[in-house]
Amino acid sequence: MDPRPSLTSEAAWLELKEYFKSNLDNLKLKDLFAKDPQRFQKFSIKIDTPNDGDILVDYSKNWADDELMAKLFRLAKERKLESARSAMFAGEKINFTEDRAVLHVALRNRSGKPVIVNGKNVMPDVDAVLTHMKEFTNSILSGHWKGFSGKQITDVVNIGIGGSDLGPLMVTEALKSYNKGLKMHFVSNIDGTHLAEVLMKVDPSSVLFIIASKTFTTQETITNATSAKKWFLEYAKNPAAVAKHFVALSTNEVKVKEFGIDPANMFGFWDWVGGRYSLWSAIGLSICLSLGYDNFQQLLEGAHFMDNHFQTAPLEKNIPVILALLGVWYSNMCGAETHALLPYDQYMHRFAAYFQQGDMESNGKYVTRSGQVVDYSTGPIVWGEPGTNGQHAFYQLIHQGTRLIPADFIATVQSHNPINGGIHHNILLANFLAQTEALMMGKTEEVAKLELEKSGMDADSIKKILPHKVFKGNKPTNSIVVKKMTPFVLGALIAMYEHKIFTQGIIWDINSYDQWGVELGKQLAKVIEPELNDNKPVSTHDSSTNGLINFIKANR
Ligand SMILES: O=P(O)(O)OC[C@H]1O[C@@](O)(CO)[C@@H](O)[C@@H]1O
Repeated sequence: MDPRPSLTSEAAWLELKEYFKSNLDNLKLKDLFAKDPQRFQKFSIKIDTPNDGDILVDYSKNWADDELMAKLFRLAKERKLESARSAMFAGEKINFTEDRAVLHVALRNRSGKPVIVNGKNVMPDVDAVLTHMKEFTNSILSGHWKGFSGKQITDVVNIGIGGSDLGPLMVTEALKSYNKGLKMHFVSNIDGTHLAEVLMKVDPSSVLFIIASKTFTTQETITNATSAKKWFLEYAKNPAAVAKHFVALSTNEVKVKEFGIDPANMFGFWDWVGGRYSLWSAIGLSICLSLGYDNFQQLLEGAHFMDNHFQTAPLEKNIPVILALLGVWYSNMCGAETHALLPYDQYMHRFAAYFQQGDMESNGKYVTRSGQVVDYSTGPIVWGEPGTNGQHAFYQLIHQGTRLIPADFIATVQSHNPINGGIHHNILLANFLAQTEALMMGKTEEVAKLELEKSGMDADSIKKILPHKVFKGNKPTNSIVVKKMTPFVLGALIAMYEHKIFTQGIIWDINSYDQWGVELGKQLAKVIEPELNDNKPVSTHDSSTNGLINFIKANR
């Protein structure tokens, strides 16, 4: 992609800065709604899916008017977003520090069109892996695949970390209603507790271990996999039994073989699939085993549906682009440091965690594509918990704290568990709706005072408590509502955020697809690890690290 001028020298950026200074007071949410009864209609987008209902994105509760949106769209154009988008979909090596294309979109490409990488159409390979995943999944779910003692598989343990764990875990949890019967377990942490707790729950004769690692060199994963294999062989005894209970998901066949997994039990993928964008690839095998292949295919279809929307919708009606630009507005002009993802759906309890890696490992960068240190903020801190739990944990800060916290509220019209006549879902939705209204409207001193007087509180007590009962309001939120969290819809939502992250990376002119920042800690851990093998005091580090190491040594 051609080099860009510094973001802060762009005309649209300067206009936005000026607009912030001179117009922010005119962007009070209550005033914006009072001025335009059609505001919801103008600042929301509804896209209709083929079989899964509408996806509604209501961005009307944002500090934005037509003029601001026009400036944001101008910024996107000045940053050449559309040509950058074409470059990604065309397989250009936009991940230039690793000389790789970025083609997670190819993994869910249902168009029948070729995708060329290094002069070769990759789709036949993509389809071959999908066929292998389908056949394997059907063999396991049908009971045809037997373990070393002749039992069928009852439990699956996915051993992986980061993108080799978070996506499969989040999706299998979010779509638990579609589970076909296998018990799913996920081990990621090197902390022995993680593997030990799972091994207590599974039977070596009916467990399948999936070793998920793009590089097949990640220390946590290989250590966990080695310990799992050791545990397994204590029961199975015969090394030939490994072939029935271990499969590998990786780009690295040499390392897979070295570990002792038959390449016939390997599901491959490619270096143009980023770890945090890999759930659509062989890394999604645990998703297939949990939901069945047809539902995994629906997940791919949903993502492809959103890919088409992102590629074809005009910027002004493009959901990922709008979410991205509003995020730039809050991060770069309004001073927001974080972005909250608040799904009102207990099954989505790992959704924010997934996008902690997805967003923060992509856009947590401080050097531009041309190697300059940025003079503006880049990726936000992404966080969140399901509603209504968050309301009893951190909403105090969102409502009455001192920080600007843009938040995406996500809800489904229909629950997978409409228990007790649907009363639970009604209460959940009422809270979902009330929270964004409350964040926008706040509560004035007059209203709070009236309420306190009506409660019979005496004047002195009211005087004391009144300031604490006022809500400033004017807190911006997006509301995303879908008919039901189906595999298709979830796939579309994940892709929506992937393209939001892409768009912000282009605006900030950073490489969203490498992750050199994770290397230094690993490097230094390799130095310290052997120092922990004896009790001799160390003095080779700073006094804090020496002190900590020696305390640990002295207290073993
Ligand atoms: O899939 P693998 O190669 O084992 O990498 C696991 C994770 O480790 C990283 O931190 C990179 O080292 C993430 O980017 C990645 O998803």
